[in-house]
Amino acid sequence: MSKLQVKLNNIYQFVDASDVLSLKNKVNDCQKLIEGKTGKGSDFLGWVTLPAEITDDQLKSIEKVANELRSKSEFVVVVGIGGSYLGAKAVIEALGNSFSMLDNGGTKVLFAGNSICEDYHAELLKLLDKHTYSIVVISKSGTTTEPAIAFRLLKQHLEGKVGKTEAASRIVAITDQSKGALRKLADTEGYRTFVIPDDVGGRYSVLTPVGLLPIAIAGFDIRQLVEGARQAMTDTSVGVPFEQNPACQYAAARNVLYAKGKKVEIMVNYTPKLHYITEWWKQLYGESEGKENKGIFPAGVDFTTDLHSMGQYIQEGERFIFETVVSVEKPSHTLNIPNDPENLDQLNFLTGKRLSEVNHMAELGTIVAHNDGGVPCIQISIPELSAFWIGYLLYFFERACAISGYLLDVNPFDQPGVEAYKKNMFALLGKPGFEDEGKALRKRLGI
Ligand SMILES: O=P(O)(O)OC[C@H]1O[C@H](O)[C@H](O)[C@@H](O)[C@@H]1O
Repeated sequence: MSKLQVKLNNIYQFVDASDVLSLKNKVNDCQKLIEGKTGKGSDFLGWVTLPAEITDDQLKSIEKVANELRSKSEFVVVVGIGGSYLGAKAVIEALGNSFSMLDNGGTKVLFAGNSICEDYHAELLKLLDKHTYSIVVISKSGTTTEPAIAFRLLKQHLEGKVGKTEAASRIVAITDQSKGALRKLADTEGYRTFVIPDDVGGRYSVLTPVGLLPIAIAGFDIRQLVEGARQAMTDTSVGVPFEQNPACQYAAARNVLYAKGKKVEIMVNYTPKLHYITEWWKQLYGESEGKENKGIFPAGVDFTTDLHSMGQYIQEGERFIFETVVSVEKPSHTLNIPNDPENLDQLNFLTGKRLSEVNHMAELGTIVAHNDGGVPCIQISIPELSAFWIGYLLYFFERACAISGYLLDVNPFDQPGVEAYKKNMFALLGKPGFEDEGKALRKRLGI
C-alpha cells in the first residue's frame, strides 16, 4: 500500500528502540494538547483541521483568480518572505519541470521580496519591462519590511506600465482580515484579496491561499494537494496509535536523538526538486523550536551533490548531527545508462541500469557509511512526487513539528527572536523613534 513511511532502524545503533517508545505517553499528551487546543500558543492551531475545512467554494475562488491571472500574464510575481514565500516555492519546485523557466508555454511564477538584494530586484524590474505580468503580494502581518519594499517597487513599475486601474486589477493581496498596512492599502486601492486566518501562523500557512494561489497559478492541482494533507491529518490524528502514527514516530525519534547530544538535524534529499521543501522545513522547525536556549538546529543538504562538499564533514566532523533522509520511491521518468564500447570511465557494469537505481544505491550506501561514521539516520519516504504526496508530506511535518515543540516545552507557534535584527536595522536606518538606539548601535559598530 502507498504511504509515507518513517523508518527508524538506522538510529538504533545510537539509541534504543525502547528510548523512542518511552516517549509514547508524552507524545500522546502533546497530541491531546494539539487537538484539544490547550497547549502553549493554542491561538495558532487553525492549521490542524485546515485541510478538512477548506471548502469547494474557497478552492474554486482561488482557481478562478489563478486562471484569470494566468490568462493575462507571462509572469506572476509573488511577493513575500518566510512563511509567505517558502511553502509556495517548495511545492512549485517539487512538482515542476526542472527547466520550465526555459520553455515558452504557460505563466511563470517569480518571487520577490524574499531578500533586500538591490541587484535581484533591479534585474527583475528590467525583465518585467519586456513582459506582461501580475502581482500577488502576501504578508500575514502586512508590515514586513522586505516584501513591503519589493511591493513598492513593483506597484510603481506596474502602474507606470499599464496604468493605475489596470494595475489594480492585476494585483491580488493575501493578508489579515482587518489588520496591517497591506490590508489598508488593498482596501484603498481596491485590490482583490484573500484572507490568512487569524489562527494560522505564517510558517503553517501553505495550505491557505498563501500557498494555494501561487501553486494554482503555477498550474498545479491544489485539490490533490489538499487531499493529501487531509489524508495526513487523518493518519497523524490523536486517535492513531503511537506505533502507527508517522508524525509521533518522527517527533519522538528526533527528540530522543536531541537528548543524546545530537543537536543538529540535517535534512537530506536525493533530488534537487526537494531543495525548497528543506528550506520550508528549516523555517518551520527553526522558528518553532529554537527558543529559550533550546531546540534542534535544522540544516539541509542535497545529495549526491553535497556528498562532494559537505559529505566529508558529515562522515568525520563533530559528532553532534543526525540526518533525516527524505526519499521518493518512484521517479516520474525512466532513463537508462547507455553502453559505451570504449568504457574509458569503466562504468559499463552500469549499462542498462536506471539512474534511479544508482541514486538509490548511493542513498543506501551513504546511510550505512554515515551510520559507521557516527551519524544516526531517520528515513522518511513518500511514494512519488505528486501533489497528493507533497500535500501529505507538508501536513505530516507540521504535525510532527507541533508535537516536537510541545515535547521541548516551548511555544511552537511564536517567534519572538526574529524582532531583534529588525529593531537594529530600523535604528541604523534612522526610523523615527529609534534615535537613541541608532546612536548606540553606530558607536558599537564604529560607523
Ligand atoms: O507574512 P509576514 O507577516 O510578512 O511574515 C513573513 C515572515 O517574517 C517574520 O519575520 C517571521 O519570522 C516569519 O515567521 C514570517 O513568516
